[in-house]
Formats: sequence, C-alpha cells, structure tokens
Amino acid sequence: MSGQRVDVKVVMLGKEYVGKTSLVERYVHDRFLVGPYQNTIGAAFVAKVMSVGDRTVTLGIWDTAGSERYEAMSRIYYRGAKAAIVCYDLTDSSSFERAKFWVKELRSLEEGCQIYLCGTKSDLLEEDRRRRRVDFHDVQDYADNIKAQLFETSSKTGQSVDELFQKVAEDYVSVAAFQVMTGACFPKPLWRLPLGHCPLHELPDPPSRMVLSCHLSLTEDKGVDLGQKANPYFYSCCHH
Ligand SMILES: Nc1nc2c(ncn2[C@@H]2O[C@H](COP(=O)(O)OP(=O)(O)OP(=O)(O)O)[C@@H](O)[C@H]2O)c(=O)[nH]1
Repeated sequence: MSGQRVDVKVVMLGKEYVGKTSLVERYVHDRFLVGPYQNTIGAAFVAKVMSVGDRTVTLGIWDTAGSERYEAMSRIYYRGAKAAIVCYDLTDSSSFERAKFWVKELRSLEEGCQIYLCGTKSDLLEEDRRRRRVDFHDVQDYADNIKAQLFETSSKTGQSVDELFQKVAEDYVSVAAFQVMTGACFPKPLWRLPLGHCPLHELPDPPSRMVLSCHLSLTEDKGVDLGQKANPYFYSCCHH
C-alpha cells in the first residue's frame, strides 16, 4: 500500500443544530462561521486530501441534514460509508438520544462502518461547566459498548477537530493495510467521482429527482464551500 491513494467515504449524522456543518467547515476551511443559523437541506459534499504516513487519503465527507424531515435522505448518504461521525451537542441531552438512534441504524445496516461519537460545542462548557447535559463517562461507557471512538470538539475554537478527522483517516488506512496483508478484499471506494459528476448516480438505485445541495465545482484540495449553504443552489440528480 506504500504511497497508494486511499479514498474514504465519511458521513456526518446527528440531530439538527448540533454543529455538523460547523465541524466540517472548521476541518476543511479552518473557520467558524458566525451569523444566523441555516439548516442543511438534503446533504452537502466536500472532499479533503490529507496524508497518513506516506499515503494520500481523500476523505469524501457527506454532511447530512439533521432535521427529522430529511431522515430518509440521510439513509441514502450513509450507504457504503466507511466512517460515520455521529454528533451530539454537549449542552443538549435530546441530541444524544438522537445520536443513539443513528448508531442503532448504522450497526444494523452498515456493518463495515466505523462509528465516531462526537460531542460538539465544548467551548460552551469552558464558559460555564453547568451547561453540560451529556455526561462524559456515560458516553464513554456507551462508546466502549458499541466499539466507537469518542471525541469532544469545538468548531469555534478548533479543539480536537483535526484530531477527529485524522483518526478517521488513520483507522481506515490501518484496516485497509490489514486487509491487504491478510488477503481480504480491499474495499472499493463508492464515491470516487470525476469532478462535476453526480454522486448519487454512483449509488445503486439512485432516487430520481433527489435534491442535492452539492456544488459541482468542488476541488480536491479545497472541497466545496459549505458556508454557501446560507444561499444554496440546488441540483436535481443529474439535472432531471
Ligand atoms: N459555541 C459554539 N457554537 C457552535 C459550534 N458548532 C456549531 N455551533 C452553532 O450551532 C448552530 C448550528 O450549527 P450547524 O453547524 O449549522 O449545525 P448542523 O448540525 O449542521 O445543523 P443542520 O444543518 O440543521 O443539521 C450554529 O448557530 C453554529 O454557529 C461550536 O463548536 N461552538
């Protein structure tokens, strides 16, 4: 595998307003957008190229909409994902219940998907510890049970954001290397796409007329500008 390029499909899941888009923004563009909250519609896609040792890893990140209205759509986006970052807001206990819902789904439907639990907005706890609504040790016990990794992050300060995505990439590379060593089949990247190609058509049985808030001008090193979700433009699947 030395020097080989590796592609990993990563999906962001979690209740609305937990900070999924902000996490991706911080990781890909190293910024925190302030201003009125804009909920994600459908999903947004961004790619980021990084290194793990001598390997080049491209993370293809699907940022899904947290609103339950889009739950069925989110299922489409996690299909074939090798890693899921399941987010909850450290100051909102109901968001952790929602995270458990996604974990249950992934464990029954996407066995090959490694789960990362991510408690968001840790900066709010720095300001006032009493705002914590999800106990760290409870989540750690839960994470151990489901064999997930646990991170607490802040997109505002950047705390642990790079570490989270780096771990996703490193874990995937280790698993892939192990599979090569043992002769197991190397997972086929599901989303390796030419620029400007409709990602949904890479999936089996793509839904027709699916609205996709994906910018077709993505570049591999910069990804797309998720900040533009404030003023998104939408594409039907391959312009149907
Ligand atoms: N203080 C603080 N606020 C955050 C952080 N991350 C996100 N927020 C705020 O939380 C709100 C929701 O953030 P988003 O990133 O849009 O949440 P989302 O999970 O993508 O929401 P949906 O698109 O509806 O699923 C915004 O007002 C953000 O500014 C954080 O780390 N710290």
